[in-house]
Amino acid sequence: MIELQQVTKVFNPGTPNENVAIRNLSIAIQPGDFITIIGSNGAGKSTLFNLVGGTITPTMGSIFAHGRDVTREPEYKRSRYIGRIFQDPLLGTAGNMSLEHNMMICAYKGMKSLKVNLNSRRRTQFRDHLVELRMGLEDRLKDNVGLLSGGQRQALTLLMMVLSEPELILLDEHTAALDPHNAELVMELTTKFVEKFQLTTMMITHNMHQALQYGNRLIMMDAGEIILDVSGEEKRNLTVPGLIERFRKIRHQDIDNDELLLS
Ligand SMILES: Nc1ncnc2c1ncn2[C@@H]1O[C@H](COP(=O)(O)OP(=O)(O)OP(=O)(O)O)[C@@H](O)[C@H]1O
Repeated sequence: MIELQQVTKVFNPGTPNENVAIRNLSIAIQPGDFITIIGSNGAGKSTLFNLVGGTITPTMGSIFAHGRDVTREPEYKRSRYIGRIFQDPLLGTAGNMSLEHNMMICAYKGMKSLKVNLNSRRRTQFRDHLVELRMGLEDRLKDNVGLLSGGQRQALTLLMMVLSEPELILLDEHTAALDPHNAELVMELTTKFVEKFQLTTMMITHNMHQALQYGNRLIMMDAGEIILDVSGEEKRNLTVPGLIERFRKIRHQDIDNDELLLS
């Protein structure tokens, strides 16, 4: 379980550009949770991921992983148990390396050992895994990843992350840069892997329908705070107009974000 206790993040403290991006935020992420996260531009969603993933450290407050204080643990150590996918499909894989060499890197990570050889048994394993993507990539092991489409590349990133057996995956609008068809394919794969491997997941989206459709828990952020945290039955019964109304009641104002409202 990952837990944030009263975490605050202030950028440029003590300067005219001081910005409280996360404000006294507490959350316990339970094993098996699939949390969708929505909120207007600048609400603090990516900053929350940066704190959980160890990219930045809190100004105040603490972060725990299974009761261990990891507040100051650097990103490279946290990446052993936390996976992250970004909006940009180019970020998760090395474009100038072949599919099989990209997959070797994640094999090292998952096996936590340096004794991994690229032999025919391993190639067969890679092919078997790639078949699950249903994109024909199992026949392209020697192709450079830079030749793949954005959707294929994001699907490969997802597969590689899953194979490295993370305890928590952070999906930072990972379908937003794809065309609708590929976005749907990658979302299908995401839910398939989340269910198959019982992955604890946090997913940022600007699409309210997506936030309601997926996961067992929904968080709405605003001005660095979690203003709504619903799960189970309560989440299942929520609708987009219901979400907008909940925001209005909590903040006494309308949502001021076209992307959220039009999605
Ligand atoms: N490295 C940084 N230095 C200074 N300010 C930052 C930094 N990172 C984020 N911020 C500020 O923190 C606030 C929260 O930003 P964040 O990127 O977390 O929002 P977000 O909810 O992910 O927004 P979006 O939906 O637009 O991506 C914003 O005001 C942003 O300008």
